[in-house]
Amino acid sequence: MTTDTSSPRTAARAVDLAKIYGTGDTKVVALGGVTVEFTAGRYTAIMGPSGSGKSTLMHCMAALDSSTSGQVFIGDTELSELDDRELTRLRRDKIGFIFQAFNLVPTLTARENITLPLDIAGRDIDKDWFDTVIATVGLADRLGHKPNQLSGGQQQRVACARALVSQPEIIFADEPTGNLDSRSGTEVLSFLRRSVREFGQTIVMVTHDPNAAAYSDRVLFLADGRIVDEMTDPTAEKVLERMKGFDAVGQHP
Ligand SMILES: Nc1ncnc2c1ncn2[C@@H]1O[C@H](COP(=O)(O)OP(=O)(O)OP(=O)(O)O)[C@@H](O)[C@H]1O
Repeated sequence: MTTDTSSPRTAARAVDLAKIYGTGDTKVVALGGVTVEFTAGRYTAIMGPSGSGKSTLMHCMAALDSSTSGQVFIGDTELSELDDRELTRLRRDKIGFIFQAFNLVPTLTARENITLPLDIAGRDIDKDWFDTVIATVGLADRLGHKPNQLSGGQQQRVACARALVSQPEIIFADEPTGNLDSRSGTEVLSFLRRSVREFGQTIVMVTHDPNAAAYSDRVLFLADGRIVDEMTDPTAEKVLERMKGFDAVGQHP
């Protein structure tokens, strides 16, 4: 392995990002000025109590929702400088998504689901890379199956392969193991970890599960729309301890 002495690249970042819903009495500050960087080739987990702003942060970063103020950069591109057509292209070309509910197209086979983003973009499929991704997720003998012929874990592995096959700048995963049993969840998390380690993929994952967060390189803790803490090289035990702190605050304000 060669040693890269240059400073690590930033795959995505937010500067003083705010998102406010409603006005007056119904005003909710979902994000209260978040500044954060996601280093390329690293796996970041976002945790925090329900309502702390995790999904809002991810949706604003992934260009699925607009912010009230502040800036989001994917690579060197600032999202607010793009029009709708450019935003669609950025989401398609630079960002991979993995959702809790898999979000596969039911009428398409696993193979067709995986190549769909590339087909829509009119991009060629790199066959070696496709085969590598399929071998990594262990789907070689399931490529002709439709989603309803696959288990939940297999469907989520199809979604992972779909996110990875276009080699996006960054993958955003929103509770990717939330609908899976623990064995399937472990498979998916191991695969995401491998894609960071072996392929240098950048991943940002929202999760409630300390065991899932332990697969990441860094955990960001959100509370009340702000980043209040972070932890590198997390273990499930350390994350659980930190989360208990939030519960205690919630119970004894
Ligand atoms: N469309 C909306 N309109 C009004 N308020 C909203 C909307 N979406 C989110 N919120 C509020 O913004 C805050 C942050 O919500 P968000 O979904 O980002 O939290 P979360 O940490 O992802 O929660 P959970 O863990 O329960 O999914 C919450 O107070 C929520 O009620």
